[in-house]
Amino acid sequence: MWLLSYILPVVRLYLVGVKVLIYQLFNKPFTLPALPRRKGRVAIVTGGAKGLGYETSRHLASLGMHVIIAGNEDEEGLAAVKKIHQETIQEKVEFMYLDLASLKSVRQFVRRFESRGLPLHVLVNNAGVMLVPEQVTEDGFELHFGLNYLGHFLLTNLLLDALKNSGRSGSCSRVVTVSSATHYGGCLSLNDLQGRSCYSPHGAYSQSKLALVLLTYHLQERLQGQGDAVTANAVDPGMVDTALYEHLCRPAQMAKRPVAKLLFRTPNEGASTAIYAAASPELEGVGGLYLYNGRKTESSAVSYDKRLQTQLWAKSCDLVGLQKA
Ligand SMILES: NC(=O)c1ccc[n+]([C@@H]2O[C@H](COP(=O)([O-])OP(=O)(O)OC[C@H]3O[C@@H](n4cnc5c(N)ncnc54)[C@H](O)[C@@H]3O)[C@@H](O)[C@H]2O)c1
Repeated sequence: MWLLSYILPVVRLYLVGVKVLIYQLFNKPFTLPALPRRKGRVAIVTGGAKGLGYETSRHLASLGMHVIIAGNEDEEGLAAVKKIHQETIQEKVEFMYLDLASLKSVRQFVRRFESRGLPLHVLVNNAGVMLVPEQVTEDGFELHFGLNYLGHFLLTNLLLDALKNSGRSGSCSRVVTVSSATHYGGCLSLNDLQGRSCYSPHGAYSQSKLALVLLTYHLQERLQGQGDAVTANAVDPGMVDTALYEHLCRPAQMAKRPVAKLLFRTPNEGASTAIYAAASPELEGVGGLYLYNGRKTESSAVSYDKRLQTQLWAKSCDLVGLQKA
């Protein structure tokens, strides 16, 4: 029984991976249309120092946005800022420390951001880890769940007022959350969000990415219900050659290298859907979508379960100590 609970998520994750690779073999990557200048707009990109986040930050900066790279590695963050400065000649790119595996750090980050008195037009929830060995966050949450999902849940909630105050009808603020095709193989058990009954890194990663889609849909419904000028969309970058795969086991690493060369997207290609969701005029006022390769796509059936969305939201509020209202 234990073996089955461990192996099933592995099989599901690899099957999803194969499906994505077949799609990528036969379909061209999404080409970003020319986007309008966005001078005066402010964006926060979590994990914006490398991989998809870096490409997203660079592109938003090239549109004239003030980009704040939020990450947990100072040196890498400052190097990314320097590189973007050189490439885009955009002065308004900066790094701010944020460790999503610490709720205290998330709260400190938001306080520091608020003390600046800046508006906030775009929040890209991009940072993430995949298939890390079993470990917990500072607050005792399973790492995939705590960092990929719960850290972003708290961050988004604490930044909502800034997003609402900066959005206008015809120029909504945007929350863009980076999920993954692995969410299709994800299961979410509200009674065992930490995977304590049987831990599987594959199951934990897929669950965290499913939780982000559930969060996006519920958030969009709440924002729409309150008439706020903020939209929320989830994006799926496809399979992209980044450091995210560093925790694959050795045989999988060896198999991945040649496959990645042939079939994976580049970080620039992979980031295009997130950039599109963050800045495209076509998506003005449009929320509640799962976007893949630049297009609206059906997410998994369970992600549309409104009861589950509401229950997860309530449970997440409890876990991070937020009021449920
Ligand atoms: N690469 C892919 O094939 C792929 C596929 C689907 C989804 N994604 C998602 O895309 C997002 C970006 O991943 P990537 O491929 O660029 O990987 P990456 O490893 O290159 O980047 C991950 C980023 O997250 C940051 N990060 C990690 N732990 C953090 C913490 N505790 N606090 C703050 N930031 C932290 C890292 O510093 C890094 O900047 C992730 O959410 C990932 O799940 C990637």
